[in-house]
Amino acid sequence: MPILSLQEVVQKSFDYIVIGGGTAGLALAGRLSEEPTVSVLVLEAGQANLDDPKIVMPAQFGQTFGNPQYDWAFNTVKQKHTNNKIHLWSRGKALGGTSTMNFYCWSKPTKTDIDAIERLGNPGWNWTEFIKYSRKSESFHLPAQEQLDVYPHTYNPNFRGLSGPIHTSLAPQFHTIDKLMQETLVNKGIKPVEDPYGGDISGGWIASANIDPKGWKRSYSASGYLQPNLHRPNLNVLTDALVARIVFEDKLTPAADRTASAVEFLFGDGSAIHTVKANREVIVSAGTINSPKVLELSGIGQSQILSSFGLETLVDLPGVGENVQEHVWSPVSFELDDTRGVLHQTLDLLKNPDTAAKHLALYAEGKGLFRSCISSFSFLPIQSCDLPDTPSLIALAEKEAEAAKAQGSAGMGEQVDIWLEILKNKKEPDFEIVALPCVKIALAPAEPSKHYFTLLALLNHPLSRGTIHIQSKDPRVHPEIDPRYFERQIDLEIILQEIKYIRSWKETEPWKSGIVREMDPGPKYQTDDELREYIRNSLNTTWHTVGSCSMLPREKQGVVDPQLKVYGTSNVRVVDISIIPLHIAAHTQTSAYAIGEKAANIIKATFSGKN
Ligand SMILES: Cc1cc2nc3c(=O)[nH]c(=O)nc-3n(C[C@H](O)[C@H](O)[C@H](O)COP(=O)(O)OP(=O)(O)OC[C@H]3O[C@@H](n4cnc5c(N)ncnc54)[C@H](O)[C@@H]3O)c2cc1C
Repeated sequence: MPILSLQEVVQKSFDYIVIGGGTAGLALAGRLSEEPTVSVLVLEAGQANLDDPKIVMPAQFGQTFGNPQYDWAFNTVKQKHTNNKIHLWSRGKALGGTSTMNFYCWSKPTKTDIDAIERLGNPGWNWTEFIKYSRKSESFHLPAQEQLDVYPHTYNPNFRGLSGPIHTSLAPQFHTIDKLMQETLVNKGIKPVEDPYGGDISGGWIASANIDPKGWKRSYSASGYLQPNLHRPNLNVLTDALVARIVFEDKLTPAADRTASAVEFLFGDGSAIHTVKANREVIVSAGTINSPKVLELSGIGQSQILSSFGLETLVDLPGVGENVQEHVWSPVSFELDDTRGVLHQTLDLLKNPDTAAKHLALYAEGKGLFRSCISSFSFLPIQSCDLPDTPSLIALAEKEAEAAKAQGSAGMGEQVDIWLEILKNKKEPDFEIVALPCVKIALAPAEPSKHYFTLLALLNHPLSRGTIHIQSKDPRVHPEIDPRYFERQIDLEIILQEIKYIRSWKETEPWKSGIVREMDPGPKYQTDDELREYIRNSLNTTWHTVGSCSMLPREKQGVVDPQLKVYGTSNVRVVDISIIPLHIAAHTQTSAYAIGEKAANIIKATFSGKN
C-alpha cells in the first residue's frame, strides 16, 4: 500500500509498528514486509520528501541543515570544554531519516571494533555477522575506465555486496586532491589499502559513495528499501506522525515483562493524540537522539528522571539515554597551487552563480561537479605516525582510563579496557583524516578565484561519555543533549596530535609543491596550547552519535539484549545506531543498514512458523 492517510491508520492494528522511517527503520520495514502475510506500519515524524532534488542531487553538503522541512536541528547544551559553545546537531526528518542528508561516505568499521561489541556481552554481534548483513544491503558498481585512468582505484569484489538495495559507486570528481593526499601518505610511509571494506582500514584509501551511477543520484534507505516496495499491500507508511509514546498492557507477562499493545502519536500540526494498535511488536527506530526519548516518554528509563516529569516508571532501566559517544573533528584547511598544470575542480567553484548554472546543466547530461563526493580517507593508528609525543599521550590515556572506570557506570570498565587496548595497538586506527573538497567549514576567509580544500582531523574512539534525556513530558520538545565533549582530556590531545601529524606533511612531496599555504589553524597557532584553543573553538560534530540505547547486559547499564529487545518488555525492540555500545572507527550509515538487516532476520526467526 502507498503512503496512508490518518484515517487509514487510527484505531487500526498492524503486526509490526516501526517508529521512525529512517535509515535502519526503512531497511527493517522493507525486509519484514517481504513476508506477505504480515502487516507493517512505519510512523515517520517527517514528510515524505521523496525525489526532492535537495536530497537526491549530490554535492550539496549541508543544504538542508536547519530547514524544518528536512532537519530536526537539535542543539546540545553549552559545552564547557568547547568554550561554552552550543553545537547544532542536524538529523534527517523525512522518509529515509538521516540517510537523506548524510555526506555519501561509504565506510565500514574495523573487524576489531565490531568484534568488540560481541566481547561486551552480545553473542552473534561479530565481524562475520556484520559483513554478511552489510553486504546484503549493498550493490557496488565497478568504477568506469575514465575514473581508473585518473586514479588507480583498487577494490576486492569479495568485500562488496553486489545485489543489495543501496547502490554504491566511485564518485567521478576530485581525483586531483585525492591523489595529492594519497601520494603524500605513501611517501610518509603509510600503506595504501587495497579495499577498505574487509575489516582492515588502517592506511590511505579512496571511498565509495552511496550514489547510484544510473542518474548519479543519492541511494538511501527510502530509494532502496521503500520506493521499490510501495506496491506491497502489507507495507504501510504514515508521514507527519510524531510518536508520543508506546502504550503497555496493565498485566505483566509470567516473566514480569511489559507488553506493548499500541502506539500514540500526534499528526501534522495537531495536538490531538491518535492511537494505532500493535499485534506483535513495536520497534523503536527513531535514531540515537529520539529513541531514548520515546522510551522515556513511555515509562522506560531512570526512575528519578521519569518521576521528575510526573511519568510513571514501568521499567526501571538506568542505561536509557546514557553512554552517549560522538565522533568530533577540527578542520585543517589549505589553499591549492593551481599554477603547476593541475586543474583542481573543488566545490568552491560552485560559489560563482554562472559556474554553478553551467554544472547544473552538465549534471542533466550525467557530467560535472554535481556528481562529486568526499573520497579521500586515511584511518591511522597514532603509533604509526612517528609523533614524539606518543609515549606521553599513552601515559595520559592510562591515567584517564582509570578515572573513567572509577567514575563510570557498571559497564564502563570493560569498555575502557577495550578502548585502551585499541589505542596501544600499532595496527588499529585511532584517528581519521578526511579530504573535504572545499573550504566551506574553515574559519579563514576564502577568495573567489582560488581553490581550497579542508582536511578533517577526526577522533574515532572518544573516551568522554554524554547523555540524552527528556526535558519535558511534551513529545514536541527536543531532548536535552549533553555530549560532554572533551570531558576526558585525552580526546582533545588525540586531535592535537592529528593536526601536528598533518602539519608534518609539509616537507613531503607532492604536498610540498601542491599547497600554497595552510589557512586554518594557520600561522597564528603554533604552540600546543594555542592549538588546543583552536581545537576548542573550531570543534564540530560528525553526526555519528551512538550508545544512547546500548546493547549490553542489563546489569552493565544495557538497554537492549542481543535480540535488540528492550529489557523488561516482551515485544519492544530498538533498531538503529543507538544500540552500538562502543564507538566504531567508521561513518555510521553502513552500520545502520546492517543493524536493520540483522534485526529483520532476528524478528522473522522469532515468528517463523507463526505467520
Ligand atoms: C549531516 C550528516 C552527515 C553524515 N554523513 C555520513 C556519511 O557521509 N557517511 C555515513 O556513513 N554516515 C553519515 N552520517 C551518519 C549516518 O547517516 C547516520 O548515523 C545514520 O543514517 C543513522 O541512522 P538511524 O537509523 O540510526 O537514524 P535515522 O536515519 O536518523 O532515523 C531516525 C528516524 O526516526 C524519525 N523519528 C524520530 N523521532 C520520531 C518520533 N518520535 N516519531 C516518529 N518518527 C521519529 C526521524 O525523522 C528519522 O526518520 C551523517 C549524518 C549527518 C547528520
